[in-house]
Amino acid sequence: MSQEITLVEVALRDGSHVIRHQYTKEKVIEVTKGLNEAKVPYIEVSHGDGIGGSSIQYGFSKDSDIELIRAAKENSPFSKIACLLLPGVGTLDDLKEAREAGADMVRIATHVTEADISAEHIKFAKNELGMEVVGFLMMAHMASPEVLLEQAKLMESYGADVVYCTDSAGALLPSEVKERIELLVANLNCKVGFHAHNNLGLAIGNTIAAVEAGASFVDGSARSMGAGAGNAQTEVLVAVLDKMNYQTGVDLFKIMDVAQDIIAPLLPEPVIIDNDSLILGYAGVYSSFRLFAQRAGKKYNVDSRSILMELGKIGVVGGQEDMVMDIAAQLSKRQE
Ligand SMILES: CC[C@H](O)CC(=O)C(=O)O
Ligand SMILES: [Mn+2]
Repeated sequence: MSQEITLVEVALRDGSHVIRHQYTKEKVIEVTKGLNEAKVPYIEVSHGDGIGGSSIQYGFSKDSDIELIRAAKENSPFSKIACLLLPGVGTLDDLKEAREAGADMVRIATHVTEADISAEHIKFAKNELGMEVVGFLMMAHMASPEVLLEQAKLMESYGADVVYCTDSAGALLPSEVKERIELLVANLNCKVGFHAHNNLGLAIGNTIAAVEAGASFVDGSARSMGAGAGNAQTEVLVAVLDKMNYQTGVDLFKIMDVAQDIIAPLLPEPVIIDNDSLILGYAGVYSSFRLFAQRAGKKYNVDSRSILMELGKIGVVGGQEDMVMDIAAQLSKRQE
C-alpha cells in the first residue's frame, strides 16, 4: 500500500509576503475555489507573518486576516482552512476570532529554540477551541537535530497534533533534513511535517528527503508563491510524489491550472532564485527579509547581498526586521 502525504498549500499565507500582504477577499475566494477543485486538503490563509501580523513592523494587510479566513471558509467545501500565529504577534483573542471565522487548524510558530512560548496558544487552540494544532519550529537550520527534537517534544507535550521542521531560510541540505526528520519521527508520537524554501534550489529535493525520512505533512506553494525563492512548488511536488507512488489526493492537472491561471497573474514578477534569494539560503537568513534588504539597500546605496550576509553572520531571527535598516546604515557608514 502506498503512503499518504498531507499537503498544506501556503500561497495564501507565505505568498502574502510576495505581494506585501495585499490579498483581497476576491482573490482569496478565487484561489480557494481552484484549490478546492484540485482537492488540496489544507489551505493556509493569513498575513505572511501570521494573524495579527498587519503592522508597521511587518507591513499592513489590505483585507484583515479574519475577513480573508471567513471568505476562504465560505468557499471551501472540501479543503480545511489553516492559519498561522506567532505568539506575541497574534493573541489568544485573534485566535478565537479566526476560529469563529472558520479556521479548522492553527500552526503556532516560534523560533526553533523558543517552543516554550507556544504552550499557552497550543493548549488554548486544542482544549478551548477544539482546533487541529501544529507546532511550527522556524529557522530549523539554527539548531542541532538534538535541540530541534527537544523543542519538538515540548510542542508535542502541549498537545500539538503535528510538529514541523521549518526551513525558513531555505538553508538546509538534503542530508540535514533527513537527519532532523528521522530523529523527530523516531522520538515523537505525533506526526511530523516539513516546510521548505527554495533559496538554494533544494525545496523539492528537501521535501522528498523529508518524506522519505517519515514526514507525513508537507507544505507547498503553487507557482512557488512564497517568501525568498518561494516554497516547494505545489504542482511540481504533486507530480513528483505521484511518480514516487505517494498519495496526496491532489488532482495534478487542476493544481497546475490554479498555478498557471490564478496564481501566476498575481505575481509582481516570477518567483525565481535571484541573487538575493540565493544569499538568503547561503547565509541562513529568514526568507521574508529579502524585500526588506532590497529596500534598505536602495535607501543606503549598499549591495543587498552584503546586508543579508551580515544579517546571517549575526544570527538575526524573525521579528528583528528593524535590524535590516540598522545594518544597511552601518554598512553604508563603513563604505564611506
Ligand atoms: C512567520 C513568518 C514566516 O514567514 C513563517 C514561515 O513560513 C517560515 O518561517 O518559513
Ligand atoms: Mn515560509
